[in-house]
Amino acid sequence: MALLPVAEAQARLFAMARPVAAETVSLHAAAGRWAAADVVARRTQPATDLSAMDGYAIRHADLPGPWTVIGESAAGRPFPGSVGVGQATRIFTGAAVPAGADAVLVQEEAARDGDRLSLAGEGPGHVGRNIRRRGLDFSTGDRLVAAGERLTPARIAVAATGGLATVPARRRVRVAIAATGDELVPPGHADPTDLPESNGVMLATMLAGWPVELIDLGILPDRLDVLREAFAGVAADLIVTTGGASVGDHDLVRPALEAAGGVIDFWRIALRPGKPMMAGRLGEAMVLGLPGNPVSAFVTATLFVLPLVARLAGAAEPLPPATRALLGEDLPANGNRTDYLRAEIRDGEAFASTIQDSSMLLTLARSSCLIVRPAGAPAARRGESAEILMIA
Ligand SMILES: Nc1nc2c(c(=O)[nH]1)N[C@H]1C(S)=C(S)[C@@H](COP(=O)(O)OP(=O)(O)OC[C@H]3O[C@@H](n4cnc5c(N)ncnc54)[C@H](O)[C@@H]3O)O[C@H]1N2
Ligand code: MOO
Repeated sequence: MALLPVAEAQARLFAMARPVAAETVSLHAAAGRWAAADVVARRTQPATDLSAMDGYAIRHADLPGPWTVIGESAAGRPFPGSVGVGQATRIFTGAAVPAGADAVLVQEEAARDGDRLSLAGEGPGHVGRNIRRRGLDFSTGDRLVAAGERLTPARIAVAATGGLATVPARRRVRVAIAATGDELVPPGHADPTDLPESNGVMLATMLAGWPVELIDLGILPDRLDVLREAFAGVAADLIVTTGGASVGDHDLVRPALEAAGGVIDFWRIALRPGKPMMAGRLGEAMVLGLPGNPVSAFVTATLFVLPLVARLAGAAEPLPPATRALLGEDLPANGNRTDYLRAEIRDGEAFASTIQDSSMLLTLARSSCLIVRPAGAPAARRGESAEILMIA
């Protein structure tokens, strides 16, 4: 199989992925999920003209005053009457503008003596000044969140303001994570001969805040029968493995998936690090076999696992938006795989780490972005703009 370009591999995954079922969830439970249908306003906001400031509701034509104060309008306690010629009401931020009034005089520009109100500044410059008109934000029937958009805190808040207590969302995606390798021991071991397993916790924490139900398959040994049983026995929407993806005698993820009745869709991507990534299906589940090298696992998780989970969770646009930065140094021409360089941003410029070995977690841990060097890119000069992926 030839190396598949990154964008093609992503497109194939998205084409295979069917979003999980929709359900109705409370606003609190909607955090991090994607909308399964449009969220439509059940009310108009503001529902009536409201004051944007603390001051006095007046008729603009009465400027420069003076006025007689005839009452008060507070948020939740509107003035019941109407404001006539030469009259004003006290008014507070968020309170309904009484009938007859058409501007608000801020209290810093007013002088008050009992019922007598006079101008002590410039006053509102035009009709409607300091008033938020009915429907300024949205009206009944407006679409507040589109199907396939993420239910961010601001979108959940706008749904609440729109009169909703629940929203249509996709259920949580069941993601099974397995590390493979006879050399691995659980985190916490410091024996010189042990290699603490780190990919599992890295993947799990990359998905923190995502609408997922994690199924931790732990560390699996390099044994075909054990891997096959583990694959066959899991009820997941997505199975993610790390390690055993390459061509060595103990790289058994692909044969184990096939032995369990699964199919390989593609294997090996034109990227560095992460070339040996594998994608397939097993029954209803999609399967991503990530390379074991920790940085390769991180990069492939960034490029494929997170976007695929987003797609399964109902995202219309599962890829993170493209970001750019200026290069802080010259970079050599790139080979035939898209390169994702671990890099730091300093003073708005991106600097790649000098060593880009895919085993080096500390280098990754100190990086804040990946500089994307497309396959076949010519040498780049300091000051040129480059695509980056923020990772911290
Ligand atoms: N002859 C070839 N050898 C390799 C090729 C190749 O094309 N031909 N590709 C290389 C590339 S590129 C990568 S990436 C690695 C990926 O190999 P595997 O996915 O089979 O990974 P492993 O061999 O299982 O492990 C690689 C490395 O990472 C450590 N590891 C594995 N899992 C974990 C974990 N959960 N936590 C921490 N560290 C882990 C493992 O001990 C190895 O050191 O293959 C190259 N070889
Ligand atoms: O593609 Mo491998 O991930 O270079 O180390």
